[in-house]
Amino acid sequence: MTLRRLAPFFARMAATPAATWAAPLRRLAAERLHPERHGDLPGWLQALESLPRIEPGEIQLDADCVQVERGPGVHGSAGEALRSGLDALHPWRKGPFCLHGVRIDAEWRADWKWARAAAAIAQLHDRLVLDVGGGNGYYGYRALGAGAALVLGIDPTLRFVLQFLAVNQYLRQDRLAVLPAADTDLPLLAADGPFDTALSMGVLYHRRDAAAHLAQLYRALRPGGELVLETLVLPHDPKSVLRPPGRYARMRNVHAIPGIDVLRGWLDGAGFRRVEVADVTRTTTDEQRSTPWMRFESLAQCLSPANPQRTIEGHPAPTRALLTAQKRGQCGLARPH
Ligand SMILES: Nc1ncnc2c1ncn2[C@@H]1O[C@H](C[S@+](CC[C@H]([NH3+])C(=O)[O-])CC(=O)[O-])[C@@H](O)[C@H]1O
Repeated sequence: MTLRRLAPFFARMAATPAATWAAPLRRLAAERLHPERHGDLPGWLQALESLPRIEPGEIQLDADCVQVERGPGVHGSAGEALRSGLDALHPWRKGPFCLHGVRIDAEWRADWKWARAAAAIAQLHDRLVLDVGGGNGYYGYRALGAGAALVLGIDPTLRFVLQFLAVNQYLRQDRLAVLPAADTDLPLLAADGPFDTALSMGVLYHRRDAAAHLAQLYRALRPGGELVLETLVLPHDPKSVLRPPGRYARMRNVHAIPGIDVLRGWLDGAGFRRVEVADVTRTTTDEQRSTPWMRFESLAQCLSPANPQRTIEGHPAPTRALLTAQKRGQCGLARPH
């Protein structure tokens, strides 16, 4: 049932240079979306199936709130079913989405990150894009809105895959999927991969082996393809690396936060060239916060009450850098002016 929703995407993918990836990813999706795979999966699948069928409306993927609306709006029991079905997939980390009158105001203003990225990255028109750790697909929709030909999102967190399937019931894109896979599940390629652009945003610090993550991304790209890397950095200490001994901003799985020079060195070491730092932004409690769609604690509760420049553990508060880099070989991609 669930896999049927992904069939149009796999058909599209089969007609791209990433065709050979389709069969292994389809098998993986079938395995991982099996209801016995995860204790919460049957409930999430039920929430997905409970979503009301609503006639297609006008879709806007290039808006900050990725949206679909029907003229008169959706009211009454369908509106209620929509809201409660989506709420059953709480917490919503990335958004906003505006679906038939329901605004999913997610924990993160992902539109802000997208605006920073879009200003820096090469034109996406007709590009084949890989979004590693793509969450519920918010950036994938924005990439389609910017003209991408097809976006393969992967994320090992099943709840986010289910969120994608839910929003896509209304946004109806068959050139985007978020599949249940990690970076380490990508085919180990002997030769160059097919992707023009690879996004890795908010993932590198979660990886124990940063070099292996960058090597995977390098392999997935075609010669001359572009990496868009967004990760936590040390803002005032370009040549150091923080390896938090315990938690970082209450997160258990933050392995390394490099200074900018160190990060550049990692990218050089992976073979990338033309490494550029496009943006460095301190994460604010306006960008990442609790909302009715993410009712747990958020950034404000992870900062030191005495000094918000520090995390609750005393580390530098989260600052994120966005870098672009190019795989060697052939010409690059056109950049915005
Ligand atoms: N090995 C892995 N391979 C792929 N994904 C992974 C892995 N491990 C964790 N993830 C996934 O990486 C994402 C990290 S969030 C960034 C989301 C989006 N990109 C963003 O830029 O907002 C962090 C943040 O909130 O910034 C989660 O969806 C994990 O499931």
